This record gives sequence, structure tokens and C-alpha cells, in this order.
Amino acid sequence: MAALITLIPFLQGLRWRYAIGAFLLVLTNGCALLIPWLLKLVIDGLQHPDQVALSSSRAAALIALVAAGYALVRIFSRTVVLNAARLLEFQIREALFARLLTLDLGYFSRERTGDILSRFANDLTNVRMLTGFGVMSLLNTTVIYLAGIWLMVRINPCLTLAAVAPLPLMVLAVRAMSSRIFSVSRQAQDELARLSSLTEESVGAIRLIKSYCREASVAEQFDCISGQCLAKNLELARLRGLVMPIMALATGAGTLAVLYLGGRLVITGQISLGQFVAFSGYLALLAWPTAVLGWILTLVQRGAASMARLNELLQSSPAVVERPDAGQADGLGQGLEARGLCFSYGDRQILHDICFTITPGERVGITGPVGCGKSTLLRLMPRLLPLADGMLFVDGQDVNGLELASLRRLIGYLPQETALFSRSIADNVAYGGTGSLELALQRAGLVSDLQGFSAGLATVVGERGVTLSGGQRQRVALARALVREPKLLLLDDPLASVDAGREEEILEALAESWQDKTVLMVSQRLSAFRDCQRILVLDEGRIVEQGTPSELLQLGGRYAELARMQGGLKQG
Ligand SMILES: Nc1ncnc2c1ncn2[C@@H]1O[C@H](COP(=O)(O)OP(=O)(O)OP(=O)(O)O)[C@@H](O)[C@H]1O
Repeated sequence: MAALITLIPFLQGLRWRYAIGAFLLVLTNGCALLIPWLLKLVIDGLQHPDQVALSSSRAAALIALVAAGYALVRIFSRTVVLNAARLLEFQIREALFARLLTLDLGYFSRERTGDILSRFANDLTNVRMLTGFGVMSLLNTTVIYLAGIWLMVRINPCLTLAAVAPLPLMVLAVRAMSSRIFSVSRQAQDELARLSSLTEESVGAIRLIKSYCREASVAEQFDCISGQCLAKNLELARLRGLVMPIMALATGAGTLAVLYLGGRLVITGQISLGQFVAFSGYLALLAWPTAVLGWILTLVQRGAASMARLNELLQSSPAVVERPDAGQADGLGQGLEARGLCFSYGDRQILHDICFTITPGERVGITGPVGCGKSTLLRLMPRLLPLADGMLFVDGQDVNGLELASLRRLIGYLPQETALFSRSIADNVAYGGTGSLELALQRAGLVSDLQGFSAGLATVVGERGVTLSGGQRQRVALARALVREPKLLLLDDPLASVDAGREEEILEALAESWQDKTVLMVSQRLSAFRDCQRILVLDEGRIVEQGTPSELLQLGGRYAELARMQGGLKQG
């Protein structure tokens, strides 16, 4: 239940809505409880015509009026409480998304997308059910119990005791089941999240699945998780199915006691027939709230299990944080410096004692074997990953002491994996900044491709850019980095998906945008470093060589070896 404490701040802004809802629910139940009392007056009047308090016709009219009032107020009370729950769901969803945007790459490499989506869909729905139907039923049950039992006690305390005696036993029985319901709920949500993850992953990798003929194994995996999900949900249904009859048994036993004992009290004249009818009416009013008590309990357990999953996201704190006294990154007037930079993913150290100084306007190439840490080094510049203090400096200021937005505004980053939105090419490029689209497209070598598209710039690229070729996707992303007109351009393998002819064309066009930009370009192909003044060669997370291309060729080390293997390389 502790998981539900985090709901309090969200509920605070909605307290008036819930208060009005509660008031209307009291009114609804007041109307419901009035009807048995009116019946009592009529029956007592029939038995003792000399003491008629209310004529039958008047009582009938009053009952009709109260019933109409009951229906009307009930509609309003439901609307108010259920709308409050919708608003609460909206607020939590906003908070979840805002939190998600603050988290760093570490979180996203740990968590599965499907699991995150499942929290936004299923878990939020469960919390809404709890704060809507759950709260409403809980209020309803409380009010009807308090008022109903008070009215019953006024008629006959012993009869009331007999009527409600089975209830505590039944509540205890259901309570004993509740911890099992909570854990099975949680397991069912986790299985559903696994199922969402697998579905999301399979849709994303559908080409791979088909080309490797893995349909059967994916289907088997899906069947297995889906089966586990079904098993958990069936167990949950069994537990919930048990709860309702247990509670119904309680009211049934109470009614039996009232019929037997109440009948005797009427015969012995201790209560009137009207009182007996009214008492039975009050008890009947308790029947439904008693039956749904178990359902409420499962709603609470399921809502709490889901809230616990939402709390994991709401309480995740980003490893990359901005200091309250963070300074502004104004430009790149003095350049970039790494001083003994080290970085680890968990326990595994990837970068070791990296030292370099990059002057403003310098173009630096970074190369090295697969997995030596090139992309990681680029990701550290805009602080997409957490870095210890005193390791990376922009204009002499530690990047950890800079305002994140101002640092990132300086940077145009082209990641290795191209991410496009399912919007038009124009929208995808303009996402980067407000510079000239035409110029960016031209420099990214996209102009001739655009002529081949029927809708040109307005061509929608499909989900994640599926309707474009790999090279076209990469160049749209390159145009996006260029349109930002950044001071520091970080290009992670920008020419990986283009042919040699197109590489020459793009490098030619890019050369026009180099002026006043500091460029860091990662590539395995040394031909991409045509315009770079200096090259850093990385191996196992260390800089093993650095210098101009001709210096490195003369050195006869790794770079020279790579150049020889790639053959026919023009010197810079
Ligand atoms: N999110 C991550 N969590 C844990 N390890 C990671 C993560 N990302 C990368 N690594 C590991 O860090 C090492 C360096 O990865 P990185 O992507 O920086 O290499 P790279 O030199 O850019 O490789 P490539 O040339 O293939 O792009 C690799 O061994 C990789 O497995």
C-alpha cells in the first residue's frame, strides 16, 4: 500500500472534485435509505389506520420523487468522481513523460521500450480504475454502511448484530487472500510488459525475422510469454472469482438471520411489520456494497501493484544532472579539452586516460577498431552519459558545470544509429534547428535524391524512415545536424551508408560548411578524413596515436597500417 503514497501530490489539486463527489454520493445514499423508511410508514399506517403518518398515495408520490432524485444525483456523483480520476491519470501521464525525458541513455539501455509503453498504457489504466471506480465504490460502501447500520440499530440493535455478524469473518477471509492477489497482479503486469516488449521488438525487426526465417521461433517465444500472461490472469480471475461469492455469502447469511429472528420479533410484537420491512430494505441496500467489497479490494491491490511500477519510473533519477549554479556555454571560442578522461559502463571501463586539446575551427578525425569507444567518446560531449568532474572542458569550463541546454545548443550531433520521425523529410530536417533547409540538404548531398521523390521535401518517411534507403536516412540525419548551424559538429560515421562516388560528393559539399565549425568525425574509412587536420587513433579505449594524416603515415603505426589495408588513400 506504500506505493499509493505517491498519489497524494497528484490528488491534492483534485481534492475539491473528490469532496464534491463525496458529498453527492452521501446525497445519493440518503435518497436510497429514505425509500425503506417511507415503506415503513406506509405499512405501519396500513396496520394502524388510526395512527397514519403518511397516506399511501402521498408515500407513493414521495417514493417516486426520491427515486428520481436518487437517479439524478447518482449520475452527477459518478461523473464528478470518474472525471477526477481521468484528470489524475492525465497528470500522472504528464509527470511520467516529463520524467522520461530527463533520464539519460543509461536508463534507456537498461529498460525495454515495450515495458515503458506498458507502464503508460496498462498500469496507468489500473491506477485510474482505482482512483475512479475504486474510490467511488469505497466512498459508497462507507456511507451506506455507516448510515444503514445506524438506522438498523435504531430499529433493533440485536437484530443488527445478527445481520452483520458474518461480515467481519468474510472480510478477514478476503484480506487473507489480498497479498496473493497483489503479487499475482504484479506478475500479470510484468508478463504483459514482456509481451508488449516482444511485440514492439518483433515489429521493429520484422525484416530481420523474415530474412532469417525466424517466424516460428518468434511465434514460439510469443506463445510462451502469452501463455504465462494468460496463466497469471487466470489465477487472478480465480482469486477474484472467489472473493465475490465469499462476500455474497456474508449478506446471504445476514438475510437468513434477519428473516428468522426478525420474524420472531414481529410475532412477539417487539418490532412492527413496517420496521421489519424497513430493516430488510436497509440490509438489501448493504448487499451490493458488501458483494463489491472484494472487487474493490482487488482494484486496490491491482492499482497498488501498478502504482509501484509507475513509481519506479517516477522515482528514477537521471545520472546526468544540471547543477543549480550551472553556467552558460556561450560558444567555443577557446576550444575543447579532455584531461585524463575515463568512462565506464557499469563496472566495465571503456575509455582510459583520454587527453586531447581541440582548437576552435579544427577538424579532427577519430578512428580505431570496432568497439574501442569512439561513439562513447562522442556521446560524452553533449553529456548524454554521465562523466566525472574535471575530465572534459569547453572553453576552459568543466562541462559538468554548464547548463545542459546551452551546452547542447552548441552541438550538432549525428549519431551512428539514424533516428527519424514518421513525418516529412522537411520536418525531420527542420527538427535540428532554424537554419536554411536548402543549404543543409545541399551539404548533406540530398538534393538529387529529393528529385526522385514524388512529394519532394514533403515526402513522409514512414515509421523510423522505413521508406528511405539506409544512405538516404543517414543523409537526412546529417542535414538535421547541419541545419542547426552548430559550433561543434559531432559526426559518428556519417558516410557509413554511402557509396564512394556519393562520399566524394558529400565531402565536397560538407567542406563548404566547415568554416567556423569545430568538427569531430568518427569513421572506419580513412577517406572520410579528407578534410581533417588531425586524427586520433583509439585502441581499447586509449589514444594510441595522434597527429596529422601525413605525420601518422610517416609514423608507420596503426593509422599507416589501416591506410595500407584500405589502399589508394589520398593524403590530406
Ligand atoms: N549502453 C551501453 N552499455 C554497456 N556497454 C556499452 C554500451 N554502449 C556501448 N557499450 C560497449 O562499450 C564499448 C565501446 O562501444 P562504442 O560504441 O563506443 O564503440 P565504437 O568504437 O564506437 O564501435 P563501432 O566502431 O563499432 O561503432 C563496446 O565494447 C560496447 O559493447
